[in-house]
Amino acid sequence: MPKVWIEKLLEEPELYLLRIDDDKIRYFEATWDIPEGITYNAYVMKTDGNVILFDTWKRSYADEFLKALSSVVDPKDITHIVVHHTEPDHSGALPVVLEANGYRAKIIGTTFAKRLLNSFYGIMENVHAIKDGEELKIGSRTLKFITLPWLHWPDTMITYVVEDKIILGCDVGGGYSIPPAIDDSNEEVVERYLPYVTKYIVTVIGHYRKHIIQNIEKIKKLGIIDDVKIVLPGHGLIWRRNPKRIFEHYVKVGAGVPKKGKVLVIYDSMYGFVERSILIAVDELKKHGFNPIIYSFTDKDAPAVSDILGEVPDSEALILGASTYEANIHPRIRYTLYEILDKANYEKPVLILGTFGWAGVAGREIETLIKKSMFKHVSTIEVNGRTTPEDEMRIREGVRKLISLLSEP
Ligand SMILES: Cc1cc2nc3c(=O)[nH]c(=O)nc-3n(C[C@H](O)[C@H](O)[C@H](O)COP(=O)(O)O)c2cc1C
Repeated sequence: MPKVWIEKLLEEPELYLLRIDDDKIRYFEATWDIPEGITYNAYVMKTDGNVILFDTWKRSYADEFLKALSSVVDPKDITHIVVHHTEPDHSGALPVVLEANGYRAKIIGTTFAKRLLNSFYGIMENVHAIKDGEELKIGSRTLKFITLPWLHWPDTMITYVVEDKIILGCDVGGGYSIPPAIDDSNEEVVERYLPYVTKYIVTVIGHYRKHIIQNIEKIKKLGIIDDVKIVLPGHGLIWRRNPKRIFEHYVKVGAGVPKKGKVLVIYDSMYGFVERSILIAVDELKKHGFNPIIYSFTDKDAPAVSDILGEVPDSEALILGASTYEANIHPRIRYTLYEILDKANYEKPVLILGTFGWAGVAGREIETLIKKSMFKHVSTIEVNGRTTPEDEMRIREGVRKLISLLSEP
């Protein structure tokens, strides 16, 4: 049974975290391998006789949610439900909560959320669609709602509790995995968690990457990031030791700030021919002090594409190796590349190493796709079967050309 956390975060206003650790999930959005799991976080705030619920959990945990919720408040007493984002990992338990509440609570969300609540659950009554920047005084607290479209859906908004400088972000500020703590007070926990935040950002929000920077800039201009004391996301750790850090991390991933010397090497190799070219490239990289991070698809290994995507933002450059397979790119690299171009399309140099038997296609096809993307094409080196000494020279030269575009490690 997934672990449930019910934690009192503040005395005034009375504020609770309701978190469930989903260690049963394997594929987030039925796509992204997350053996590390994920948490769903909801929050309850009591202020002068009003009770505000911020988001819920996934529908499969609706019973557990109602039980956790009932331990801090009688659901009938909930006066307001804020829906930051209607994706069902946060809104799935809403129908059950509304039933227990007797449909008394006012539901607050964006105009888009209002539309989706109707499509997903047939919820139409008592829904207030906020305007961007609208403030609502509930009890002694002022809730300011700020729309952040496409971070992650068009319906997305955050709440800023003006008096206490709290941001309730839902997907904004979230990450994968099940941290062994509720907040960022332990640096080791944070260090272990941040790569899962990167993986989450790329796989979940990467398609809308430009909106990450734009939207964070928007709330920065409102002065909210400079002032914030606590960030309460819908997944993962709460930020209250260093609340700005999670936004700095989001901006870093959005901008693709590289780690010096990191080169991401991805290849398939059915019988070892591509691998020979790759090993030469890796040797040349290491000779120049670079740090290759290698993911290979072979007859023994098939890494998770979600993990590969999480490695792209802080890489300085990429090397892609692929064999020609039925006059196309090998299927594993074809899919991986498709997802990289969709979710992690950054202005980084790419060297392509293709291998073929009778008519090379993989290298050429990858080159066409790379040239249409934001990545910078460096060279395509095609090898026919075994890697000859001449091929080796071309590969080493290609790597040196790639390196010449990067800063010294
Ligand atoms: C199932 C299969 C399909 C292939 N299709 C092509 C092809 O369409 N054109 C081609 O030139 N070579 C083709 N090849 C040959 C490989 O591209 C070539 O042997 C390459 O060097 C394999 O490298 P690898 O063993 O590292 O995967 C195919 C090989 C296999 C096993």
